[in-house]
Amino acid sequence: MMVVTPSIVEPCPPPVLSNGYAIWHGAVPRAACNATLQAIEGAGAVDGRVLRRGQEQHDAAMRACTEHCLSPADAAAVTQAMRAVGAAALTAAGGARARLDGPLFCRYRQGGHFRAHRDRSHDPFDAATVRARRISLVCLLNDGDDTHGAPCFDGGALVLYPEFLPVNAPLRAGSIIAFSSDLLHEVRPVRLGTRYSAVAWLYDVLTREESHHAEPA
Ligand SMILES: O=C(O)CCC(=O)C(=O)O
Ligand SMILES: [Fe+2]
Repeated sequence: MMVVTPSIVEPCPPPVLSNGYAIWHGAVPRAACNATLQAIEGAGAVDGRVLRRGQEQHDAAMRACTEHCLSPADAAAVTQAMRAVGAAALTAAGGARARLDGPLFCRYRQGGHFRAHRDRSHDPFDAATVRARRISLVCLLNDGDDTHGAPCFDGGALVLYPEFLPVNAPLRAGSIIAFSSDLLHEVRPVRLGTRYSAVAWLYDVLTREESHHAEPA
């Protein structure tokens, strides 16, 4: 079995998720990004969905992209990098026990977007894992630069909305951003080309005692 060791170019994470987010550049090498987006192209696609009252729905006005299921081998490079970054982000955020949900691989073609939303749900109808999301992780797999042989795109910025000023996340191919799952964010429409990304979420795992106390009386 192929073992992929993620190279984290900035191994020392910021001590806190400043402004609610932190970015690790070069978390996935460009060659691995290219191989992953080729695997996305070769994998089956379903229209991106949004969760409403426990139901997954297709709503192209809200989210226009496709989701792709990769084999564990094809997903390995991104999965391992997300685990490593997720562990560092969790420590920085002061979290203790969490599990990783994902990654989910997404393709945004021209016009593709995901309107402003929060990844964590507070709706009791939604799955417990979505209500317990603590940290969102996004790995960008390509960018505006085609000199490395990858397809490039224009537009498609990931914009975060912390309390005051919106932030245009300065991501490059292979960057992983970690941010609070309660933070409002959006993917702006792709103007040209195709944007590839992977998303995953760290969700809180309650201890036996905590889940006992969380049970309704
Ligand atoms: O691809 C991205 O930059 C983020 C996508 C996103 O916000 C999501 O899938 O929840
Ligand atoms: Fe999101």
